[in-house]
Amino acid sequence: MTPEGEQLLRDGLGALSIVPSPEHIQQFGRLHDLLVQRNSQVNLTALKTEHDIVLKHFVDSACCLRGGHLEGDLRVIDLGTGAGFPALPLAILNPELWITPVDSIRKKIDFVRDAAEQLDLSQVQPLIGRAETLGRDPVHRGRYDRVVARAVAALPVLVELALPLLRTGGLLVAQKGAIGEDELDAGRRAAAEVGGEVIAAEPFELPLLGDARSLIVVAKTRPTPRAYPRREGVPTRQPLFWTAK
Ligand SMILES: C[S@@+](CC[C@H](N)C(=O)[O-])C[C@H]1O[C@@H](n2cnc3c(N)ncnc32)[C@H](O)[C@@H]1O
Repeated sequence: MTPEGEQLLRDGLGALSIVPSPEHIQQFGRLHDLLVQRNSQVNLTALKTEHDIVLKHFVDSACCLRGGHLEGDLRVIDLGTGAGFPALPLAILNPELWITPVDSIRKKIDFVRDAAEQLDLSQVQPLIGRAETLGRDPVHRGRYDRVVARAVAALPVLVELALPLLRTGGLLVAQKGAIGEDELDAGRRAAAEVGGEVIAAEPFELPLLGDARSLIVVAKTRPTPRAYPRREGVPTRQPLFWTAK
């Protein structure tokens, strides 16, 4: 990463009141270089410039820290992590988090695993799999303090995939673009169905770029009924209380 990229990262994180240490900057620089190198061999992400990677992957992922829901020694699963977002930036910025980045696409998880190894992020344990399968597996069901997800699915879909994985009292922290009232309403109804409650829906702007974002927080208030999650692909094809658009 260039000195200009490092400054952009400092400015973007600074707007979130995060002051990165020299080690943080070094780790993000390494992650940038690894991502660019692997992305030239296999298609991992559409964002290719340093500017976009810094602001739309690194700073955007750090926005999940808004509201203080990811502080402390927590067991976190990142559903649909893609090339490791938000999992890898969160692991760099908060080494206390135990993070399981999950994606169904092998080449993406291969990259996340390699990057975590090269950055010495031993608290990151990537997994190839589908959220629907993990949500029915006793090793994962009800085991996590937090689910994070960025740009993965409509809120009612995400709620069905995420809440089975949380312990009662755990939180889904979902970062999305602007969210409409109809999607939010379907998310609220889906949450009530699978054992939770939407407790926050905060619109905000991506630092330095001003793109519309929202952070949705859903609390798990009771055990998820055994019927959820439905089998692979069904939550996306037939979202609860929502007509797929
Ligand atoms: C648009 S990408 C976002 C990736 C990453 N979170 C980011 O913000 O850059 C969505 C990712 O979710 C994964 N995904 C979608 N549904 C999934 C499911 N049910 N189980 C596991 N992964 C899923 C896809 O394979 C894809 O990599």
